[in-house]
Amino acid sequence: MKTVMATGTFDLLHPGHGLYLQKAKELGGKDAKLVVVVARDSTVRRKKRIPIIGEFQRLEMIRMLKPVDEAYLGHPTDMFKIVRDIRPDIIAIGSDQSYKIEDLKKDLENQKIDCEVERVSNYRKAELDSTCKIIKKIKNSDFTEKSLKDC
Ligand SMILES: Cc1cc2nc3c(=O)[nH]c(=O)nc-3n(C[C@H](O)[C@H](O)[C@H](O)COP(=O)(O)O)c2cc1C
Ligand SMILES: Nc1ncnc2c1ncn2[C@@H]1O[C@H](COP(=O)(O)OP(=O)(O)OP(=O)(O)O)[C@@H](O)[C@H]1O
Repeated sequence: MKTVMATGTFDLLHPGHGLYLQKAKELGGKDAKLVVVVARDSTVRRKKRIPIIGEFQRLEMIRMLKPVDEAYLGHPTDMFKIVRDIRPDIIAIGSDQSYKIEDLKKDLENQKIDCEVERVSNYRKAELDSTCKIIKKIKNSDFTEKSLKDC
């Protein structure tokens, strides 16, 4: 049984996240185990923006998704600590994640971690296919008093 590790922020979940997790698990073949590493708030602040949903609620949601067998918060500073703990056979990089596969392989080699790195090629295109687009839509929406009444 192969263990596949998937990573990401997963702030404001959308079906693209589900597709990535589904396809990541498929990389491990039949009976694969999918372990997801959810980025820490501190990492997201450093790399992207202030997350809307905090790390514990993002983790809670990921644990509820069908393809996910296990999920953990990452380390605040050492991204290889969790890789050593999980000992995956494959790390699945999403189609729009900026990591360069060859660089990551070299880093893992330097850390003496024996593991494959593969990119998931599937991307779900839609009006709201990223967290960023959801945030922009809310920001630019002309909400009437009526639509906000119960919020
Ligand atoms: C192999 C690997 C290990 C990672 N480990 C951690 C970690 O321990 N802690 C963390 O906060 N982020 C970790 N990350 C980074 C985040 O999961 C995420 O990639 C980063 O915040 C950028 O967000 P995005 O990939 O969703 O665009 C890791 C990423 C990779 C590829
Ligand atoms: N539409 C999509 N189709 C397939 N995979 C996706 C899609 N959106 C995100 N992913 C993958 O899901 C994982 C987590 O992504 P992340 O949480 O950064 O989502 P995002 O919606 O792209 O966020 P942002 O808009 O802030 O970049 C990454 O591996 C990413 O490649």
